[in-house]
Amino acid sequence: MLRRASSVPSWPPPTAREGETEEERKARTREEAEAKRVSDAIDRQIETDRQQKSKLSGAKILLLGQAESGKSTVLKNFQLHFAPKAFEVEAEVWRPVIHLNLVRSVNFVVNYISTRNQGIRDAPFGHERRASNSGPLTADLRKLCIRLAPLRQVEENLIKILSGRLPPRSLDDPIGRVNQAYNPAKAPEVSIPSGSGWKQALSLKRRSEESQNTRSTAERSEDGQSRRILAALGDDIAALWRDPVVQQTLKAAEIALDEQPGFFLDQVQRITSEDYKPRPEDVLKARVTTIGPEEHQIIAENGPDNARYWTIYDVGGSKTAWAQFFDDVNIIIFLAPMSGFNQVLAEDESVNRLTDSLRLWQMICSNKVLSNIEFVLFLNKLDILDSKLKSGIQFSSFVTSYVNKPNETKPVAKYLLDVFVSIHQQHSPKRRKLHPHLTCAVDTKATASVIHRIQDLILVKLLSQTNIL
Ligand SMILES: Nc1nc2c(ncn2[C@@H]2O[C@H](COP(=O)(O)OP(=O)(O)OP(=O)(O)O)[C@@H](O)[C@H]2O)c(=O)[nH]1
Ligand SMILES: [Mg+2]
Repeated sequence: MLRRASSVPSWPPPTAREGETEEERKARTREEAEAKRVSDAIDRQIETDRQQKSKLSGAKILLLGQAESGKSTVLKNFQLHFAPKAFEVEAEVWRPVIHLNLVRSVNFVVNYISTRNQGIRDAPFGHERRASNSGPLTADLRKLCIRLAPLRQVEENLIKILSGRLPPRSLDDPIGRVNQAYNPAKAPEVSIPSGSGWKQALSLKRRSEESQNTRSTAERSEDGQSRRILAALGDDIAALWRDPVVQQTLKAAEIALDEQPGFFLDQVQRITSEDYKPRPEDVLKARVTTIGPEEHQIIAENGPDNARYWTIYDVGGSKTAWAQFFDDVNIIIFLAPMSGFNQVLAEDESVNRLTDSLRLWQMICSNKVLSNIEFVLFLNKLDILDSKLKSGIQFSSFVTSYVNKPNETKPVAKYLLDVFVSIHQQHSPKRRKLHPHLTCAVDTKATASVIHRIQDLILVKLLSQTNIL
């Protein structure tokens, strides 16, 4: 949405000035004509935006759920489902994020194994974990770590490309979080303000650079240099990840990087190749924290006219910004990651993630303003729940009410479903339908069939709202 910038010259322009020379008058006239041209262009754009917005009054969906529950991933699924061509075009914009996710993982591992003899903080549920006593690094591993050192600079370059500036040193700044000391038991997180802001900025910049060929040599060389370094270090990164000492050290410390957001270490060769083009599944897995509410509009490339316009609000994990969207949506999709049963919140380590999800769910269900809105519940991260249970983690150790039942995915998921459904029944101000799904949001195929059902549901709602049904 375009807004008038304060730097745009005012219109109408001031009247003729006394004592003005002919030269000055001509220059002023030229400036005034330019000011009018800019002003008219802005007016036209504002009007186009307004018309576009009023056209986009189709389906409105609000995505809710705790941080890292998968809201933005579901949004990407909607974009891929309804506008696959636009999604493919935009995929390139995700490349630096995917590279940053990868590089952060590598730097995390290098840092961790280099300092692994220190005690580890951040142990969940009060158990202090210790690094393994697998002895000093082997000579090969030490050499590998030295060769991978340039990735520190690559990390900084990528952050600079994504944020348009160097990573700040302040921890209060959202970007600053990427610069914090590595937390030895936590995911290497990428945090760049405003999920759509950076994307728009980057794709607009790319488009204007393509049309005007104005990209600065410094930036081009920074981007090219990062890609070259990554391509040159692809084998070393793969070797680091394969190294038995690395695997053993992480396992002993119960750090499962492959279950954490933005994990790409299993795809190193493809992702580090110089001509790498992100696939849809890479984009789905790419992790950027959403900061603040975002409004995304999707125009379906195919399908019926009455289901062309979709507005999706992705609010980020911060609960304070949610209420402003409550009275303006057709449906709420609430996401609860089932894999959170043995995790704690990043912002408060005394709170279990599943407990937090249940609390949020109860809060949303009991909200009177939402009493006429139907909910779609995504019990998400089914795949991670499955791999955790298969690795031997006992669900009943964390959820003590789960007694005498098998430690298997199906019964555990069913148990969680029952708990969420019963909270909905007990706390809704009046009876309403709930549409629950067990989901894996990074599985585009499975999610597409869920989106189909949501589409049907919303169509019925929209038609009934316009009294056609
Ligand atoms: N394996 C797996 N990963 C998932 C699933 N859903 C989401 N993810 C990943 O989990 C991470 C977090 O997902 P996001 O969609 O960014 O979470 P969010 O709710 O938008 O988080 P905030 O923006 O911080 O509120 C991303 O790296 C996703 O790729 C899932 O079902 N399975
Ligand atoms: Mg998000």
